[in-house]
Amino acid sequence: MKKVLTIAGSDCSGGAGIQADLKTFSAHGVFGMSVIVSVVAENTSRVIDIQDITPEMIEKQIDAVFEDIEVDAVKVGMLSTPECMRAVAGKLRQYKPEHVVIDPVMYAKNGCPLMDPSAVDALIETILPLADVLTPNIPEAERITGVEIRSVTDMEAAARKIHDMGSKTVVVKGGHAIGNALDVLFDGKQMYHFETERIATKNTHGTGCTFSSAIASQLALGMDICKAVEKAKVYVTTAITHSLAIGKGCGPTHHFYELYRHGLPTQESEVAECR
Ligand SMILES: Nc1ncnc2c1ncn2[C@@H]1O[C@H](COP(=O)(O)OP(=O)(O)OP(=O)(O)O)[C@@H](O)[C@H]1O
Ligand SMILES: Cc1ncc(COP(=O)(O)O)c(N)n1
Repeated sequence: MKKVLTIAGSDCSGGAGIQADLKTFSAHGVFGMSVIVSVVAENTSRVIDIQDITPEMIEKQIDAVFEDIEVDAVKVGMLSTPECMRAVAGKLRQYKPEHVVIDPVMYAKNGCPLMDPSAVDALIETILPLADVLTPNIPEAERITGVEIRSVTDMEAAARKIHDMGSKTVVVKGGHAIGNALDVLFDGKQMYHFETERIATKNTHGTGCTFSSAIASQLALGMDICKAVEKAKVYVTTAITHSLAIGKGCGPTHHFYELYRHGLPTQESEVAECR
């Protein structure tokens, strides 16, 4: 069985973070493991408080996994401070996992910050160059590049710029745009578009976590990056189509194993053909 590790924050309400990652791993039939970087007291409406785990404890968790188990892919999510980033980066450089997918989480869907704004420089210096796939949403891509994104051409320019900053492949996600849900992938050579109709729902808590974990799962299962992103896009679209009206705010995506297994996206995905 393929084994996939998430290094991220815990969302006690179950929709995002470690919890969404582990549900996504299970739906893909891979064995999920988790290193908790921050404990977040949050729900579908708000973030109440964040308690970071110490860098030493983050490192010990990563050691505990890697000294014992062969890891096929790693997904990195919320890293709230430069200290957390340096701890995770050091261990990724030490263990050199084959596939590293990084979701540079900065804010929750409800706008609450999950990363210290002063940590952007550390993110760029220590974390970005470790990504085989970096998956910023539009506001995150703007913060990383310092360039405003108003069009698909701007998304492509941001993807190129982030690639130049050291991430091997970049997917700028269009969940925050208007119109179709269009994601742009740049692998240093070619630009790909992955597009579906926008699903009219407010229940999109955890979409970014779901998407990046699905990419990591597909890489562990042997897909190349373009195919992994194509399949992850179908998975997240399905998970949003069947999202749940749980809680008072933005409800979570749904990870129903049978939906994935039998490939029942009710939305036809218009995903670009990969090589
Ligand atoms: N309403 C929607 N309909 C269809 N696809 C969507 C919708 N919202 C987001 N997506 C897709 O979900 C994936 C995640 O994108 P999004 O931009 O929402 O990530 P994110 O903002 O990082 O998520 P999170 O809020 O969990 O951090 C992308 O593939 C995006 O196109
Ligand atoms: C621990 C944690 N990690 C990531 C997110 C982002 O997901 P979303 O923006 O959908 O709330 C989150 N809310 N909580």
